[in-house]
Amino acid sequence: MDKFVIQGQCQLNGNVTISGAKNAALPIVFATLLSEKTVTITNVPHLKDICTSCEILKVTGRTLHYADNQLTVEAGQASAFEAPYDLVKTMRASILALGPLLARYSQARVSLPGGCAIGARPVDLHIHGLQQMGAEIKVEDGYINAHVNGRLKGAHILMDIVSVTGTENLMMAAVLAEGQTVIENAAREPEVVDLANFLITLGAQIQGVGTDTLIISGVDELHGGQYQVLPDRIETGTFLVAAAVTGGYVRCLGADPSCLEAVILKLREAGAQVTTGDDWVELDMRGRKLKAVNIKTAPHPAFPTDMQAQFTLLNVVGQGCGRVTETIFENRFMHVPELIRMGAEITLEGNTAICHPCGRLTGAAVMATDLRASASLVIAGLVAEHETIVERIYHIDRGYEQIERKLRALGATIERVSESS
Ligand SMILES: CC(=O)N[C@H]1[C@@H](OP(=O)(O)OP(=O)(O)OC[C@H]2O[C@@H](n3ccc(=O)[nH]c3=O)[C@H](O)[C@@H]2O)O[C@H](CO)[C@@H](O)[C@@H]1O
Ligand SMILES: C=C(OP(=O)(O)O)C(=O)O
Repeated sequence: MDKFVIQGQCQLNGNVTISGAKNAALPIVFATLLSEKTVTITNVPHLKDICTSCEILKVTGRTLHYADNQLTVEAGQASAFEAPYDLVKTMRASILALGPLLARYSQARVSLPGGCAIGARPVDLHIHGLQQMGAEIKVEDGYINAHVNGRLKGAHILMDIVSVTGTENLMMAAVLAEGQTVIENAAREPEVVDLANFLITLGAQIQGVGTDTLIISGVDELHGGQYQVLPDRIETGTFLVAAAVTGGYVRCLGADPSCLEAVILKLREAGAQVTTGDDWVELDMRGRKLKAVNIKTAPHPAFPTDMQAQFTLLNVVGQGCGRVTETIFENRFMHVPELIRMGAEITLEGNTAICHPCGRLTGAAVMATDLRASASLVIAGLVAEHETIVERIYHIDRGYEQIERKLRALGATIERVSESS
């Protein structure tokens, strides 16, 4: 298992190029199953989760070429309709194989994703929506076994909770269903919009993109095409926070600031100078005082839960007291005890972390527990006095492309150490 060794008290300065969004690329990769023609996707980040998705596509019989952030899925039929446990257990998003396989091949066998560090994360809304579209689904032996006679049928689906991958799964299924599907209370995250735009590029008929009501008219088949994945807003936000807490400056190139409104608003409230262009965003903290802010996570366009851990750290470093309320996942404060080990003063009250000013952080050996928690610990290591060792960084490799190379280019001293070395 690899770990990061980080020397603290650095100030980040410079430019960083933002990668394609993991959470957009994942559903898009699975959506290629809906087409039998060749599909090329560009700006695909080279991440563990993307490689796992490619493995799942290969299990179904597809041929893939993946190099230089470009993925080509060759024209052809799938020959197996399964996402096996060995692959699914490493990545919850493999549930996204369910909708496309069922819609295109009338059958699917997808291992149930397990719970994870941030919460139970059930998939009942995915299953219920597909049942409404005529699928027969049995959950047995840890697998979701689904089939439908002929095609799925359009349905009126009201989602109880706003679910990102739930909306994506049902939208993908509806694209090839017979008739019209309406998804109400749909997620409006930019990654859902990107998936919809990808499907439209291949000939899908989707109205209401970017709103909470999606109207999808099923088509007989999708054609091939080429599509570029949108920039990763969470990676962008993570680098902006890193510059803010180290009192530095960063310009994120190839970014999309229009997806980051809630985050940029909070960074400005925290005292940062943030400037944006069409495809870049920069943050300058030099000579400015960082202040703690109150945040509350909620579905887009509100503050994203995937930026919560990074802002918890910002509050620890900033002046004053900041309250961080997590409303999406029931167990997303695993970074808190680790930050406390580095000297942070945080009290947990239910789903709120109250961050008190701590004066200074000191380096320690800490454990990464999930993707964004890992990011907050790495940034904490950049700020803290002395050396920080972040263990179990396989979590961070799920979501940040070449993070240590990018941080080093901004002036950080960070080494990846393999257990064997
Ligand atoms: C691959 C991907 O895109 N991951 C993102 C996606 O995860 P994911 O799509 O898994 O998260 P959801 O939006 O589905 O989860 C929102 C809430 O709904 C609950 N829920 C969800 C589905 C369901 O069937 N039943 C149910 O109760 C979840 O437990 C959670 O409390 O959105 C999350 C919320 O923005 C982000 O943190 C993740 O980074
Ligand atoms: C929670 C996340 O991802 P996933 O849904 O893939 O676990 C994330 O990207 O922060």
